[in-house]
Amino acid sequence: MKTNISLEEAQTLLLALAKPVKEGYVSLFDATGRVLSQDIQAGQDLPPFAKSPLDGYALQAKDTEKVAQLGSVKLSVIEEIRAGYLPAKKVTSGTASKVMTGAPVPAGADVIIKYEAVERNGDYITISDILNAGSNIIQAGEDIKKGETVAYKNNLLSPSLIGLFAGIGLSKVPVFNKVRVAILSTGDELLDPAQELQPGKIYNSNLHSLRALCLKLGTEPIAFGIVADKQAVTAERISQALMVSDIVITTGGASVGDYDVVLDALKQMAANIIFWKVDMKPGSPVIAAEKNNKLIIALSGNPAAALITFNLIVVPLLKKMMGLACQLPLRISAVFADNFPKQSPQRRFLRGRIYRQDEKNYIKLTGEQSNGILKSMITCNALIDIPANSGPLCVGQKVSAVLVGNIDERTAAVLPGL
Ligand SMILES: Nc1nc2c(c(=O)[nH]1)N[C@H]1C(S)=C(S)[C@@H](COP(=O)(O)OP(=O)(O)OC[C@H]3O[C@@H](n4cnc5c(N)ncnc54)[C@H](O)[C@@H]3O)O[C@H]1N2
Ligand code: MOO
Repeated sequence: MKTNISLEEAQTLLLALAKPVKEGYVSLFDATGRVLSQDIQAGQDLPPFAKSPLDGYALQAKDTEKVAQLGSVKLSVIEEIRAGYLPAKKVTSGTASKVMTGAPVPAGADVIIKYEAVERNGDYITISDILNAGSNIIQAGEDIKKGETVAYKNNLLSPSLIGLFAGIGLSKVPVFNKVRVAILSTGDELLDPAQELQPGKIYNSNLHSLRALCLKLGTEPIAFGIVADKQAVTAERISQALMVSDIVITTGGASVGDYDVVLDALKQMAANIIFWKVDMKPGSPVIAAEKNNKLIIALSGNPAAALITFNLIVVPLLKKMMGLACQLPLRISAVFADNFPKQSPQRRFLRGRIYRQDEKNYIKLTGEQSNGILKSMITCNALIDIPANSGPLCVGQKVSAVLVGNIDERTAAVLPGL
């Protein structure tokens, strides 16, 4: 078992072990946020036929050449074509068909002129412009050609991609299954928020914050309840969780205390312990283990430490299991717009908020930084990575941060205390 390894080594070790989950098909209605498990080729052109981009008249461009000598030409209107209906007649020299936006271009016509550019009198139109063949026609396959690869395995299904699939008539999409994440909270002190608070007890916040993160990521969290600080019971619950999930996450009991039983419970289960403790603060007591080709990650019970290590260690793993190609969080450099007076003998992640001002990235601390403080996670969108053996940080210093949320130009102005 490795111990006190760097965050990067922990990420690399686990990403090498994590495998994408099995594949299936979902309807477009359920595809948002899922990940493609195969490349997709278009089975048809988009649009499937040449169509009009305008409400106007379809005609032959060569008929308008006479405008040069005559000043205008007169054409007879032979039919009206609406979107969704086929033309009945062929456009020949001297004729035009009225077309609505989205209507198929009738055979024989090679140009469309908009209503506003013609004069209509009874069954005739008068045109005073010389038109070029091919203009104002949306050709079949202009957007997508039949056989073209429109999306690739490991692509996240975005709203626009889902719309495009609908456009080419794809109603079922090959995707990786949802990753089932069992979340187990260890600790004799824990109660569910629906229970009445008892002396010496606290509410289980980790289950709810981690479950919410799993949902946001597009995985399927399974709330596996609270387990007492007893080795045998913990081992049994983890084993049960493994049977119904793809990965098990526990919080609490991962450190060196007399009732921190998770490491021993994993040993009792004969799980292969990959590492214990990552060289960072907060969240150092992380245990990673493997059993039956499934990973078990035990995080610190401290609410902020659990969230930070979940973001830095578990989220990349889940992304790999979901089938996503990019797993590690984005790093960004910013100007520190705050003061942090403490020394950092150990590598430290500070909760901050990156914001944009005058086309530069700035970052401020989001509040109190101790490992149990959850409040400063609420507005945190980036974790400032302070190397080991750093001194105090002051305003204007350049820092590197790991993005865990979105950057907003207006954040500094709208968040109280920032
Ligand atoms: N002698 C030492 N003691 C501790 C060390 C150390 O190195 N030597 N490390 C400290 C650090 S750092 C951390 S972090 C904690 C981590 O301990 P555990 O992972 O065993 O977590 P617990 O002790 O079970 O819980 C820590 C803290 O968080 C509360 N908690 C636990 N679960 C939840 C939950 N689901 N929801 C809300 N809050 C929870 C728990 O009551 C404790 O207050 O160890 C230090 N000790
Ligand atoms: O691992 Mo603890 O949360 O570092 O402080």
